Amino acid sequence: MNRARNIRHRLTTDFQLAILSLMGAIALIGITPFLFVRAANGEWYAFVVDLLIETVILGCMLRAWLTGKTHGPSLFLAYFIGAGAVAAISALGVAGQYWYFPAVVACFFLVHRHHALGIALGTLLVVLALGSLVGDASDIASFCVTGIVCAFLGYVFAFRTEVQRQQLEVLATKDALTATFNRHALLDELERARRVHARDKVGFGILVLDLDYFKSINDQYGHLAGDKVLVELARLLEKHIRKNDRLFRYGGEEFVILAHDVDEGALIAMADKLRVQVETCLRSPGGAAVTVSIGGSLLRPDESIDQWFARADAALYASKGSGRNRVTVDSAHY
Ligand SMILES: Nc1nc2c(ncn2[C@@H]2O[C@H](COP(=O)(O)OP(=O)(O)OP(=O)(O)O)[C@@H](O)[C@H]2O)c(=O)[nH]1
Repeated sequence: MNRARNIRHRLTTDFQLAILSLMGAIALIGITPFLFVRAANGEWYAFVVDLLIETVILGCMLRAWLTGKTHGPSLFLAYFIGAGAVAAISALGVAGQYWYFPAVVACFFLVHRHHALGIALGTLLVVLALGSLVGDASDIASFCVTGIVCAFLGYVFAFRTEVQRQQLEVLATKDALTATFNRHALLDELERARRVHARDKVGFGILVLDLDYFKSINDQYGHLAGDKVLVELARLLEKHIRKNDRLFRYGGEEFVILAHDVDEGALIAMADKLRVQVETCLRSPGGAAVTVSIGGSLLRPDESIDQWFARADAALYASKGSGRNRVTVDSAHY
């Protein structure tokens, strides 16, 4: 049951693995019947070519599943498919020429568009140079033109898909108001920090920051003025954190900073510097100082990210409870 769920999870979260698996399924279903036909007809050269193609595709798929790495198998398979198209055209003539088009499409699914275009045009040049294309001059010219159009359309489609993927990634990880990373991105980064901490013993800390009496700014000056204060807070925090640290908007008027390579003293110093910056620089629309309460915690080796975050959250509430405009880092009060 768990294994089935794990397979489904890997297929839905790893696009490249899903493509390699699809190729494997197509090879199994699409090529196996031909093996029997070739064997029955005694077409041993075509039999060996088909068997080789099927074995390599299934091998690449298996390697990706077993190692969890898809880049190498995908690249290898794309070049192999290019070479396979050359072999099919040389061996089968017109029937082989039809395979050029799905081969081009498969390459754009498997590898970066530059690589795929190179393989598509390279394959075409090789079969032209070998004189493998069948037909009169007009047939060969038609094949070349349709092949180039197919490769060009594949390139444009891959480019559009890449741009859309990047836009979706921004939408999925950035907060629309402040353009800082959002809560979804935070969970990923905390998990990554925990892995790096376990492997390299690097110290990680989180600071949870919550504006004080922010509701009164909204009530007095309106929601849009409140939004402006949030954006100014985000810019101020971004300006004063180190390059390797990350700022996230957790929700509402609550922000989180993930600090990289810190101990307790450094985390406290960082939090208090930010507290002072906010108190000194951030103003409500009426000109009054806006302050922030901060809670922090350092990642412990044996805890989950929920436990780590809960300790910082409890520290934040201790800061709020002790009068606001305060820093509390887990057990250490400042
Ligand atoms: N302008 C604006 N306000 C927001 C946004 N998200 C949450 N809020 C407001 O933030 C306020 C949070 O109020 P409270 O939780 O009472 O916190 P507070 O007034 O800062 O009080 P303390 O945290 O206890 O100091 C509420 O008025 C929310 O409506 C947002 O995106 N924009």
